[in-house]
Amino acid sequence: MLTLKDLRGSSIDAASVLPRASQDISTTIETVAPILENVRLHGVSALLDYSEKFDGVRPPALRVPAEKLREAAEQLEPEVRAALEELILRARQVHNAQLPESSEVSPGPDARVLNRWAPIRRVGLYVPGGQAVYPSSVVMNVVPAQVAGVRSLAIASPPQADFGGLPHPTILGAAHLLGIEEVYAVGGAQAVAMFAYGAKDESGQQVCPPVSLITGPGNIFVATAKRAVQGVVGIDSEAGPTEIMVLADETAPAELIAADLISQAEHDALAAAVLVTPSMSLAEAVGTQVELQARNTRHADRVKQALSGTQSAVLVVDTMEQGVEIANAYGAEHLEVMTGDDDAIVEQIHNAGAVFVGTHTPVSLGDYCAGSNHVLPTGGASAYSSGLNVSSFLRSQQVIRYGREGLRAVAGHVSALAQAEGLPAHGDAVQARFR
Ligand SMILES: NC(=O)c1ccc[n+]([C@@H]2O[C@H](COP(=O)([O-])OP(=O)(O)OC[C@H]3O[C@@H](n4cnc5c(N)ncnc54)[C@H](O)[C@@H]3O)[C@@H](O)[C@H]2O)c1
Ligand SMILES: N[C@H](CO)Cc1c[nH]c[nH+]1
Ligand SMILES: [Zn+2]
Repeated sequence: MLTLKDLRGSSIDAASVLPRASQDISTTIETVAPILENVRLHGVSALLDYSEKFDGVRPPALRVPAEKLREAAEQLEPEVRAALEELILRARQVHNAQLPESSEVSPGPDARVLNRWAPIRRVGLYVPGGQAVYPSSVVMNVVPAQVAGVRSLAIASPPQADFGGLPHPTILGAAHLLGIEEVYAVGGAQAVAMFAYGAKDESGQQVCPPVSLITGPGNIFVATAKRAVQGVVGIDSEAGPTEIMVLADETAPAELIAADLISQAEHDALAAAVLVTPSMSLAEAVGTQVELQARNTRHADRVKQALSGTQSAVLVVDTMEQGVEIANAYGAEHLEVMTGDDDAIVEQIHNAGAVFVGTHTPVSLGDYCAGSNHVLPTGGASAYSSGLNVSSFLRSQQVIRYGREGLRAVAGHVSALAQAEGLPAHGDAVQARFR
């Protein structure tokens, strides 16, 4: 099912070896653009229409009533509640350590520049709920936002036909555990549009005010919509269809690698699962294990589609150095390293959403309970963006305070640079203070 590509002896171009669905949005944007425009123009009625069309149910109301959140938390299965509580605890510990310090610098006498961090005022958090439901993504979105000090947090998640058009109850329960009161029953590109433009009902009442930043994972339609609304609002990164790359040598256990590849293929037919190894015997053993294990998975069809898609493969390379080169060129959302010398390999990795080291650190640990964040860049975006973290919800601002003597000390320099740039009024504005 996983194609084995023997790259030994060839010069390797990772991009052409592994095409990525989410890099080409030329098809999905045709679907998404009219959705964004309709929601911008028609607000709540368009949102409800799209839910009916794409999720097969018309929510009773766009905003979920507060008592539904409370009831859902009360009805959480005890073991699910305990797991969520543990995840929240660990995620808070890890994210608290990310808070940056403000600092004041005096670049000269009578001169002060304060570097301060300001939380974004209002954010929209997307929680997927199409092919699977993601209460863990509620925690991954909310915890860093709360640690950053964001005051206004809204969640959107697709309405579920089986639950009367509300988002899945575990999502509502997780939101309540975290103290979130604003949850909307809407998914896909339409939810992204609602956050970007806000949504009014037919009487002109604002049901969802617009946000300044949209974060959270989602399928190709969500990722395309996030890319399209950038500029109207900020986004975290494109956290689209899941990717796992495993970089392993002959010391690694084939059975566990196969389990990890299948675990991420389970998300989406567009998920990418890749093994890179210099060991042909490991490559073959993983191929056999994948065949065996994939038969017994609950979502066998989706897994099979993901693993046999062009985005997934087993790549056999000449050396581990070449493997590292491919891993960096690809910049996987998740990179697992299982080799005889993991620390040395990890040192050489510079592009990856997150790195999972050793045989006891599977991606699914990070998905749920490592304390790290599972909202991670896909489609090669790890080369320039980060997984969701506290700074995703902060802006760096400088507050500048110079006194008369501080300004006098640099007034001549300002005038000289202003003249050099052909902008003399800039210099005049400084000199005017000393006439
Ligand atoms: N990168 C990350 O950090 C990360 C984390 C978790 C999950 N994920 C990914 O999130 C995704 C979750 O996907 P999902 O589908 O389960 O839930 P989702 O909530 O992302 O998408 C469901 C929505 O997609 C829309 N949709 C479905 N088919 C459509 C169509 N043909 N046209 C227009 N809109 C359509 C519907 O509005 C539906 O509500 C997966 O791809 C998974 O791999 C990524
Ligand atoms: N693997 C996903 C990130 O791509 C996160 C997740 C949530 N639930 C299960 N897995
Ligand atoms: Zn996962």
